[in-house]
Amino acid sequence: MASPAVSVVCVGMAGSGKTTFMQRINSHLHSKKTVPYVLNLDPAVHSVPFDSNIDIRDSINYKEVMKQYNLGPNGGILTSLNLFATKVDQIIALLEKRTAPNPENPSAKPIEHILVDTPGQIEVFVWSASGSILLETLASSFPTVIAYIIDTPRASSTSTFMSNMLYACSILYKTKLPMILVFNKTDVQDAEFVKEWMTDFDKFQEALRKEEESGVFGSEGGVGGFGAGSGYMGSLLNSMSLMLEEFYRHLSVVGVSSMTGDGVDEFFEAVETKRQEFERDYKPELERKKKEREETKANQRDIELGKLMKDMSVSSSGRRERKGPETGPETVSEAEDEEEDDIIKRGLAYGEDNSDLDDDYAEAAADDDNGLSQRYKEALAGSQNAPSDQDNSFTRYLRASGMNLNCNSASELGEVVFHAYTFSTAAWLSLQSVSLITGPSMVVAMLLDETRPASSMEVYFARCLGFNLLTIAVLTVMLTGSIPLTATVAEPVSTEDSDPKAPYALPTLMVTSAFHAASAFYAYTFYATGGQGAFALSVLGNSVLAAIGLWCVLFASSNGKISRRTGADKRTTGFPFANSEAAKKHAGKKAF
Ligand SMILES: Nc1nc2c(ncn2[C@@H]2O[C@H](COP(=O)(O)OP(=O)(O)OP(=O)(O)O)[C@@H](O)[C@H]2O)c(=O)[nH]1
Repeated sequence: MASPAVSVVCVGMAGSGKTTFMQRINSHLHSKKTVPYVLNLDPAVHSVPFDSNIDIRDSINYKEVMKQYNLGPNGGILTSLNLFATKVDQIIALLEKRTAPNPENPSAKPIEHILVDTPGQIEVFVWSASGSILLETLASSFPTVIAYIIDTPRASSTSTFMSNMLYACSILYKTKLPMILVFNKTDVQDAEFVKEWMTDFDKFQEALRKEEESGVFGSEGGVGGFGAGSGYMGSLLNSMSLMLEEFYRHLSVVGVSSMTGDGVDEFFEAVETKRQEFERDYKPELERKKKEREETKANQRDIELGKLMKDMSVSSSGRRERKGPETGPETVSEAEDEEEDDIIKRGLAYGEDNSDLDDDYAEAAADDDNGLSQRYKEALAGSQNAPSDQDNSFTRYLRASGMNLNCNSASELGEVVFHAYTFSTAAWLSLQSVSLITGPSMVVAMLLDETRPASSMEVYFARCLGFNLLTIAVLTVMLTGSIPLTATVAEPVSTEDSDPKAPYALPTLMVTSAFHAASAFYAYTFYATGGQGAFALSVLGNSVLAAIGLWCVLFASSNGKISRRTGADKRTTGFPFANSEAAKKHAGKKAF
């Protein structure tokens, strides 16, 4: 069987040359006809000089993340990585598919290398939860090697070299993955000196001494910074180099020039060595840890299940003693206990396999009293009749229970008022329209200040208005579904937005209510100035209808203010004066 692809994760400080190095090894592999699979995990990079198969930028817009979450550059990268980490399973599945031999084309060379470029902000990747998730998941599927890229010219002094080594050390212990130190930019400065420093302590001592003598660490009170010239820096570097000797032994060191391609072959040799090391040392350790985690999880599950079963048997036997089978719950807590039992039983019936229960608990489950199962069955039967979440609107609930002839009187009232309102609106408008259509001259004469016959234009407009009002009356009953539009609709409609039978019921209700309110106000202004009785009649009719309409919008629609689930009065959190504290509480409960 072909060995699985090795993934090479490039990390390094900003500007160390990760991207250029990625480009170099990518083109090197292409030239060897072993095409790699490339992942770019740097959401902030403007453009990458290589084609990546998976690019974080394809799914996450870093700038948008910064804007939406009000974050700075590092927070933006971190959040983008977090968002990307939620897709890790899909990414691994894709990688596994791509790196597996193609059964349709067995001669095709499977992918041998997965190259991963990471954000320049090294700590954001290495020390973040999402970075760990990505690395751990990758390592659980593929041999994974960390390539730590170091800018060689910038590591040429003993202090910057040591800083880099300490950073590499922290990454090694954080990721617990095999690591290759890639000393990049060897075209500018050869990396032989670092190899010497890492293998020969005396050479490092010598370099340190030279730097001290040449005043690199500054003179006392001079520019060298804290501890400069006091010998503190020298002795610190000295002891650290001694301490890190053990750490150096775990590393492969290569000098590379991403510009010229020098040392790339050596790098891939190191990758192969580290791959073998991963298989030999890291994989068994990873698997041991995985097994340990699974065992802990299984134990924890058994303990929790045990507790659950114990609670169940205790509570059911306790209740048997407390009350007879016929008696219902007497207190709220008793009712809650009963409900809990139902839930537990339901969970066992549908979700849990009893095979791995402790003997005691399995016995308890088998011995479970008939009363409980009876209640469970009853609860189930009840729940089948009860309206589902989807049907949980005021009017639907009303209808559902109405069909069982157990109509809730308050709900019934809502529906009755709703239909009464729509028909009254239609009747009120029709009444006005009939007088306008049949006796336009009379209506016009009634409204004129002077005594003269109505002009033909006035008659025409009065009749038109009559026809318009008649049209609105017909539309009102049709759009609210008070008269079914097709013979196939057997069920009455509700005022619910989602009710497909009358999607315009609620808007119609609102528009006509507003119309009545406006008409009432307008008629009132005329009545107040002219004192004509016809306007008083209009004020009365329109106000009554507007009030009923508003009542229907508030209490008889799916947006009704009485919570159907909790029975709580939502008027305290809604129209007209929102109670923000109650709303917050409500939202908080939802979040949990
Ligand atoms: N002379 C020389 N310059 C290099 C080499 N590798 C990279 N550079 C230069 O170093 C600079 C930074 O290189 P990048 O590849 O962008 O570095 P990076 O680590 O990806 O940078 P960030 O993504 O910002 O973290 C660029 O100007 C490169 O041209 C090299 O081997 N030799």
